[in-house]
Amino acid sequence: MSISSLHRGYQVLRTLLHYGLDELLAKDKRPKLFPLIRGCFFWIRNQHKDKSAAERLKLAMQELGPVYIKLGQMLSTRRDLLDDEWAYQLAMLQDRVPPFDSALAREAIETELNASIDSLFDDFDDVPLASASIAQVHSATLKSNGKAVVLKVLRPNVEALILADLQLMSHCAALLERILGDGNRLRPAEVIEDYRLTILGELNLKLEALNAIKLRNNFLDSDALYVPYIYEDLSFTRLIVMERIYGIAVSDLSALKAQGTNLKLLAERGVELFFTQVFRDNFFHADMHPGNIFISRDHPDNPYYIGLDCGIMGTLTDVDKRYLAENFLAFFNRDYQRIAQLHLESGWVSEHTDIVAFEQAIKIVCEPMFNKPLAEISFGHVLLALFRTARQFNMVVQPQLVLLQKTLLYIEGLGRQLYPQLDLWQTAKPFLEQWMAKQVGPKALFDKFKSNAPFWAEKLPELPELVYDNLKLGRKLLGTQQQMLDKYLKYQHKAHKSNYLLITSAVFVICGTILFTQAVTLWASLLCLGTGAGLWLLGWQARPKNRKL
Ligand SMILES: Nc1ncnc2c1ncn2[C@@H]1O[C@H](COP(=O)(O)OP(=O)(O)OP(=O)(O)O)[C@@H](O)[C@H]1O
Repeated sequence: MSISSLHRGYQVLRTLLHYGLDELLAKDKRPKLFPLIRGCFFWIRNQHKDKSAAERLKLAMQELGPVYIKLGQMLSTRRDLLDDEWAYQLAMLQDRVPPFDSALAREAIETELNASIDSLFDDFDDVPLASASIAQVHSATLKSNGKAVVLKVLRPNVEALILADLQLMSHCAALLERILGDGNRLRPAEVIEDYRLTILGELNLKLEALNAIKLRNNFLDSDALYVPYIYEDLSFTRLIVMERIYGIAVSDLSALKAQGTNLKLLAERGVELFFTQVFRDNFFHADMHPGNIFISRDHPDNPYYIGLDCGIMGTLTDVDKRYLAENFLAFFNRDYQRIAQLHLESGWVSEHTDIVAFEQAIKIVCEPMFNKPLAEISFGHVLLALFRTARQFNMVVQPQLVLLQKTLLYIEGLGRQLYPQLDLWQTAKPFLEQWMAKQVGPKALFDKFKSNAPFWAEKLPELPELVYDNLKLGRKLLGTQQQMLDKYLKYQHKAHKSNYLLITSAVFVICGTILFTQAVTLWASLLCLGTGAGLWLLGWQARPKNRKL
């Protein structure tokens, strides 16, 4: 561990003790060295006894800075791991970071562009539009076409800071995992690994640019989502240049109402958008926090979403998608046996799972959800309940499924906030049913054939040759088999001959011995014994030597 890691470790420990978070570790779980470590920090006392533990954790993370704030925000969405009070407190963490010096921003931008800002842009604003933990956003006008753009640039040295914090977090998580032992619900190592992948993805702005281009292309003709144009040749690992948008923040409900936005349509479009991204495109925006979603200002009667920050995108395998859709449909049909079977078939839970017990457990958590009207049942909560149950049956929930569940929960929450009467089931059901119909039945078969058509078209001219080659190969194989059979028969024949001679020799030897003991003529006895020995020698010589065919 480097000096800077040790120093950071000291800062983290001091902050945790200052907020009395050592009390969270149950007395019987504390490592042996704990009293010694605590004694070294005897002057640090819990100054926040009046606050709940969840609130103290939030304050500690806020104090520890951006990397911990982001971790807290991510944790707040893991309702499968945290109780409501903890999730609620962590969700309140604000990623408000003071901007960094614009001279540094200019320097970083020019290094990436390998050109001066003034040669490419007019009106570069030194006061950032926004400043977050990882990047800072400045506005400007592109000289070449006069269009308003924004430049998103990574904070200087942010990678090193994040890597150092991640290293420390991994050590702590491993230690905590050992202390808590098997069967703990928090799974610190898994959470940190999940976080590591997420945050490292956000550090590569080129990847974010490519994701944004793909999402934009998927929704080019859409009434529901707009993704700003990316200037790909001006985008690099530490810089993105993109079209500037002027939407209303989705959390600004009063501004949306003031312009007369059709909130019902907007809420429904949100749910539709999610299902389109997951099931049609298999590419969904998985970082849907309010700072990344804006609403159009023009045509408030026909509003659309504007999506920013495509750093974290999710994809699912075809199998996962299929089982997901079937799970939802089975849930709304209250077919818990089918849900259990689906988990087994998809390999989400082991084939050795006690299916009856699993079905019962699913029923216990799902059935109470039907106490409220169908319209109010949240798909995100259904998934959450299923994952929680499946975890008890050792299902390791794949990170992409957790991303999906989190996004779904967020989208539904947003929809409800915009339009509290939103009927989730009516909005999502037709979509799922249509998708399922496309997956099974004759049309699906035809579609599959159609999608494989280019492959067959390519292979068709080679078909006669392929058939000929296969027949030739078949004959060759048959020939080889015939040779093996011949060898086997020869071997059997030799083995029989040898056995026959050995048995006959034994008969002669036995007869010779009997004649000798019965005092019959010596010559007869010796003849018998001699013939037996001769036959035995012949049999021994004739035995097959090589047992391999
Ligand atoms: N194309 C744009 N047009 C106008 N404003 C933008 C644009 N892109 C980003 N912004 C502003 O900058 C803010 C931060 O952008 P973005 O979310 O991409 O940065 P970030 O560093 O990834 O932040 P976080 O990690 O907190 O999501 C947005 O909330 C928005 O206010």
